[in-house]
Amino acid sequence: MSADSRTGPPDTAPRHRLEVAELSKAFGSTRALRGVHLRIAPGELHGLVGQNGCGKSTLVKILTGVYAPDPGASIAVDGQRLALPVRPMHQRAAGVSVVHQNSGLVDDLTVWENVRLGHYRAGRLSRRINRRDEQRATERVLARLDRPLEVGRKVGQLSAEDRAVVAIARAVQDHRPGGGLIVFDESTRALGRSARIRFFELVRSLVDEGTSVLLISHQLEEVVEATDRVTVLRDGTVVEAGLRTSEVDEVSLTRMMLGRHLVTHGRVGSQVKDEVVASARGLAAGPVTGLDLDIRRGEILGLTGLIGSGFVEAAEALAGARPADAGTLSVHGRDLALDRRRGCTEEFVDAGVAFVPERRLEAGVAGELSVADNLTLPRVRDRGGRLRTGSAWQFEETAAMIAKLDIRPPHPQAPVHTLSGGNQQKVLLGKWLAGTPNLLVLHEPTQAVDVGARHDIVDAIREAARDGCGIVLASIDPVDLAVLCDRVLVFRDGRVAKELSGELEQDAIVQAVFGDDTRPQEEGQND
Ligand SMILES: Nc1ncnc2c1ncn2[C@@H]1O[C@H](COP(=O)(O)OP(=O)(O)OP(=O)(O)O)[C@@H](O)[C@H]1O
Repeated sequence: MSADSRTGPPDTAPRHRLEVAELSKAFGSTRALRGVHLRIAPGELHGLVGQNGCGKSTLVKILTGVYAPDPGASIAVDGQRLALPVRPMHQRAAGVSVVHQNSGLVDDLTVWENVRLGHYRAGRLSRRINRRDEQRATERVLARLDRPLEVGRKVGQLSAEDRAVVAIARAVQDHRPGGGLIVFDESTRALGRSARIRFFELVRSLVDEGTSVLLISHQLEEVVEATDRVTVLRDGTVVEAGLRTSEVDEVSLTRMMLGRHLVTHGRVGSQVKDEVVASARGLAAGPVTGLDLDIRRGEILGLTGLIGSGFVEAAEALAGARPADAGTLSVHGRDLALDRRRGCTEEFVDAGVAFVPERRLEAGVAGELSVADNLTLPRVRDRGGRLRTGSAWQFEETAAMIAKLDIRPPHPQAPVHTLSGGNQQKVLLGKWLAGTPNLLVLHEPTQAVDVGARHDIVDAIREAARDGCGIVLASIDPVDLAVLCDRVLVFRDGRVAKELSGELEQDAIVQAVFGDDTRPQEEGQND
């Protein structure tokens, strides 16, 4: 590290890989962080948990120099203070790297291009990048991780697990073995069960060498299982610092995060009515062919399977979000074409079909618009005046949904892009729930939300079913499926391989997806 990247005298014997003190950050009247202290030892896997909007991503963005902290903060790595705001070159020199929520990879580039992006070494005379050298550098870092990959493959073709390996390779390439700190900011959320197990094996091997890891996650189970210590944030302040994880469990962590005890959800009695609200015939999309489905009013129908089995494609086609190859959908007596040539999104909206996608930022919310505009957008055409859209109904709907889903901060006029990831997810869900659609298709609705928000979302989905909505829930999360669904269809190779109904148990769902009667998982498959 260059001398100018540090200020103040170095400590004699640094005990902490990372030491953050008095870290505060305000955005206007929102105080995202208030006097935060965080200490991480060398070779420690440290968890950071807290409700949506409590300041976790803001802390990471200060570590990487995206935001300047308020005056008075200090950040030291291996006992050496970093000049603030952090400059990316100093962050890298100190061995701090971040794997973001979406892993920050470019699908159209190859493995080696993704790993080396921003690290290319140009020839001294020619100033050209030597492709072979860059590929070798990538192979070396993958070999260090003991995860050889074909470096010439496009990242968009890789499984979620292999993408995670590429993101980790990119993060650790500057670290000397055993040094540095990697921050994983909600990076495990798209990983299935076995990919997650292998991800943690890899992380543990890095930590055993001496590298430190900060794991930010809403999956309290993995935090309790994988980390050595955990720090809990609430409303921008540290409420518990560096607790030994062996001394906590999910229930106590939840209480620390929320400041209250959460009564866990059990199943509720079925609310399924006789009337079929939506029926699909001959649906073909991606690997799915010839799928027939009936969904009743009040029914919550789960679709699950390994990624690539077709359950995501089926859900997206049912919602009109993906043009199918063939098929029709009849919703509350209205016939819609699902295929590419004839389908039209407006017809789906008119028929009362709503979709909450997994990739909410790309496909779900309008970031520049306010919370109120986003929440009420689907109903503006019918309820808005000719010259004015804003009115009492918008105000009432927005206030009700902010309260129902505990959207934070509770400001109707805040642009949605200033909300934390989990709160954006709530806005997207609230936008469709407020209108009581005939058919509501949800893809991973509780992904990236905290344990309290998950509770609110489960309640809101049940309420929509009680109001007569037919719901399709596409998910790899056995907890959501077991708690919410009346029926679960398990997909394999584009077909429904199993139907589960009645008292649904998480283990039975996992077993049906991965179990003995499932063919062995193929190399590179994204589970
Ligand atoms: N650029 C910004 N402008 C205004 N407010 C912001 C901005 N970025 C974050 N905030 C606010 O700061 C607070 C902390 O947000 P942050 O994204 O750090 O939360 P988080 O703990 O990472 O949440 P999540 O778990 O949902 O990702 C929130 O109230 C958020 O609305």
